[in-house]
Amino acid sequence: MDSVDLVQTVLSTFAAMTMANGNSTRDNATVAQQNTTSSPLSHSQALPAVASTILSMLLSYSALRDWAKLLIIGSVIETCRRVVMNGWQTLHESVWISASFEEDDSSYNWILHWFSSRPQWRNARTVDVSTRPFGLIPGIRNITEDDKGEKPWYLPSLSETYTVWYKGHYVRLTRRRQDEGVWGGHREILQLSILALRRGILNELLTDAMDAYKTAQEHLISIYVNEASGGDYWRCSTTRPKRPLNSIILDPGIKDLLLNDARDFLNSRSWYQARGIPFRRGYLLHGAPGSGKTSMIHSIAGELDLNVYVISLSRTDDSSLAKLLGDLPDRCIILMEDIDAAFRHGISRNSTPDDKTTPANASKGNHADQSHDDGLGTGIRVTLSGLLNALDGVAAQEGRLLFATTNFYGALDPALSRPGRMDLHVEFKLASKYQAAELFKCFYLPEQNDSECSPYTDTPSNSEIPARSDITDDDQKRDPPTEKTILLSSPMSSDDSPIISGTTHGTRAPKLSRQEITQLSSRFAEAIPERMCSMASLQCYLMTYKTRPEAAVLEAAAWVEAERSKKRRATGDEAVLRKM
Ligand SMILES: Nc1ncnc2c1ncn2[C@@H]1O[C@H](COP(=O)(O)OP(=O)(O)OP(=O)(O)O)[C@@H](O)[C@H]1O
Repeated sequence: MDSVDLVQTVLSTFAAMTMANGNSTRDNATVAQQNTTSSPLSHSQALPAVASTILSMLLSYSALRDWAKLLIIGSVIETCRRVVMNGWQTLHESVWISASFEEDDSSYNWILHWFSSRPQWRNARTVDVSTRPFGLIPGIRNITEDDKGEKPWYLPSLSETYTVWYKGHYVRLTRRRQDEGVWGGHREILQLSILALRRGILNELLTDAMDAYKTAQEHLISIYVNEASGGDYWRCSTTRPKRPLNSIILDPGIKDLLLNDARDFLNSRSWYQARGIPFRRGYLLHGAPGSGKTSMIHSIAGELDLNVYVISLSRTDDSSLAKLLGDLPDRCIILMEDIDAAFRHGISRNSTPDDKTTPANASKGNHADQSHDDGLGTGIRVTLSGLLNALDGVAAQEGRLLFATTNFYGALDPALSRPGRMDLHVEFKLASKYQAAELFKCFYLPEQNDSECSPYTDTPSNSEIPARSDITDDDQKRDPPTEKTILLSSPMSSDDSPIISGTTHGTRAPKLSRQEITQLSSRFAEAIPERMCSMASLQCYLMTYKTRPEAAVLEAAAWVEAERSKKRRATGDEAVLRKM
């Protein structure tokens, strides 16, 4: 059939259909009669006839016949493909158990840490190398046991799928990077697949991984920081050894007050719930720089087995802050350092007494500064109200301990420091004589379980503590700088840029008994005026005498004098600045 025939056939068929339709509008009886005689097609017969005509016409057109065949074959193939895919998917799901772990979640660390202990990983031939700190994950394998400088770490490569065995099951692990859409960031994901019929194997693996991680972390705390790139989330920036509480030296009672309060709070969830009080507690540690506020917080974290989440307000804004605080784990410490600086334009640690940054002046300017609570000029996008809402809004996590530190107590907005937000305010003062003596002992007494490396013995020495004039000679005899001498700055020299020879850790110190050290510590405390210098500066001073306790005592008075004149000079400079 050529195309002309085809057109004619279509036209005649169309005419027949039109006739059939037109007839239906006439009077039924007449039409029925007429139709019986004049048209071979009744209305009901016309349509199938037309359809079959069209169909036979189409099928007689060879190209269309081929298309129809292709269509049918394609549909069959696609249907088969889908059936096979669904079958494969079902089979896959019934034999593979899959789980993924996001970088900002603790479980990511558990799995990476667990994976690092697999023997198959040790022989992996494709790895990524990084010097970035991975918290506890450095267990992932370092190439050197040496503790010096930057360490390169091996990590599972982003382009590789690793296979390991776990309890007789084949396990695949892939570390991949997921783009965070229009914001341009990315986030790492660990994809774990276990070949197993029993679903419980995933629970077992997770429990093992978590336990192994926690055991490894027993003597460590993890420090998390908020990340702004690729969405706001917490990233484990480092892990560090727990700081023993006895290495923090405060006046009697302060450590116990803080630790007992925090411990009591953590054990009182039901008490809070029964009374409808939000299960949150805030601590404000204020006082002199270098008096041990941050160290105390880390130490409490270690004692209570809590991780520390450090909020950097410059890296977030109101809505992200609320999300970050909502994302916190159930039990943790949130740390906001120098909280006064966050909401005050131009505040700095080096401010002069004339600006609003000193305690006295800051309190005066407190309300005026509210206009700066948008952080203008400080790079901080969090507003004071945003912070307050995030701290105790509905989305805020329960069970957390908030620690805020400030050097300028008076500069804080009362709304921020009011009970309910900061329940316990503790002042950290400059060093007392008691603290000076204890710090001295802490420096020179032998460590409890470290008799081998300890430079001292507890066995009573026959030698009396040398008289003041004898100490220098004796000291020099006992304490020759046996290893390389390093240069440390010290206020002891007479010129303006003092330099003193210190000694390295490797140097052996003189053997003094506990009693001798105690006596030296009393003499040291006598030389240090009450509340004149910070514990940090005392620590810095003693560091230059780490193996020379007698010299530290002897030269303390001169050091104090040098510190005084430094302060006087600083005050003089400030006075000059004020006049300008
Ligand atoms: N009370 C203390 N006991 C033991 N060490 C202390 C004490 N105070 C300060 N130090 C030592 O001084 C250094 C600084 O301490 P830390 O950072 O805790 O002080 P801070 O009060 O938080 O200071 P800032 O207010 O400037 O942040 C640390 O190395 C710490 O070991």
